[in-house]
Amino acid sequence: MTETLVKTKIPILQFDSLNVIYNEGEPNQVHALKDVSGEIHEGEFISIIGPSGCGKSTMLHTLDGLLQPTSGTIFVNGSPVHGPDGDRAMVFQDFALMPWQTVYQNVEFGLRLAGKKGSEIHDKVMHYIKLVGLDGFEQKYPHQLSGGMKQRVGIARGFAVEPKVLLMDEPFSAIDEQTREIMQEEVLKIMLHEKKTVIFITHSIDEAVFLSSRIFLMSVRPGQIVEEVKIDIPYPRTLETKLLPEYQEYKQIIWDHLKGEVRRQYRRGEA
Ligand SMILES: Nc1ncnc2c1ncn2[C@@H]1O[C@H](COP(=O)(O)OP(=O)(O)OP(=O)(O)O)[C@@H](O)[C@H]1O
Repeated sequence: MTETLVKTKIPILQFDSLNVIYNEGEPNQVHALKDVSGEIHEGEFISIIGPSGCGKSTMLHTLDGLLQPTSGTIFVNGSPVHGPDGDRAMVFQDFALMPWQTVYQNVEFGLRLAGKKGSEIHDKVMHYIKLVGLDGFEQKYPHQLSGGMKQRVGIARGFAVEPKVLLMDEPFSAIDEQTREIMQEEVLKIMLHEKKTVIFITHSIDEAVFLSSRIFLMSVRPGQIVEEVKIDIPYPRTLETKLLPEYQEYKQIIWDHLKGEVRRQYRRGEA
């Protein structure tokens, strides 16, 4: 593990016995998260992997503060929090762009909210637009962009506010394979150089092993973290990392877990 991943004493994010029950007490009640606890330290890259519908997005939204848990507590730097703040920013699966605003305005939005002004805003907006390969598209509107480009705007917007913790819900799912690999490397670069902490949902085992310092494996619903797998491969990682025997072993561990959980889902008639 590199120096940036050396653990500090107080976790940047800690969550204790989180439960999320949708429509509690109603016939359509769904127990989405059950007694989920964990600690995330500065500089970690955490991926969450689990079968479809197990509560991954619910967990991310809860950790961001967008969703209030039915019970349990979230701590940022040791203090309990009860809603969103500037320390955590979310990159959504469905982009969540404002269609009436240009690429530039979408990326600048969070910075204005944070009270930033003038050239500081401009420099940051342009830096992150360039980083995701969208320079030249600043004045375009979302409807003029492909799905992959829209997703890159969403990623630039998340990065631009420079949060301590970036929460990403399948951020690369709409991006073509080539851009996806570039974005994976870019996210890792940012994480290592700027000591960012990332929590990341993906359905791709390969992506999770490539990016993560630790992977949370979730059970079928009600979602629980049933195992944490530390990926002990040093950063920076390159395409050659994928040729290491341990890389393949990690992939097999994750795959065996997922297969087991999906089988459980089938047996319960939910898949
Ligand atoms: N607002 C809501 N109201 C009621 N039920 C919900 C709500 N949001 C999610 N659910 C249910 O909670 C469970 C967990 O959903 P969630 O989206 O967190 O799972 P997920 O693991 O992210 O799914 P996927 O892998 O398909 O993206 C699912 O059964 C889902 O139908």
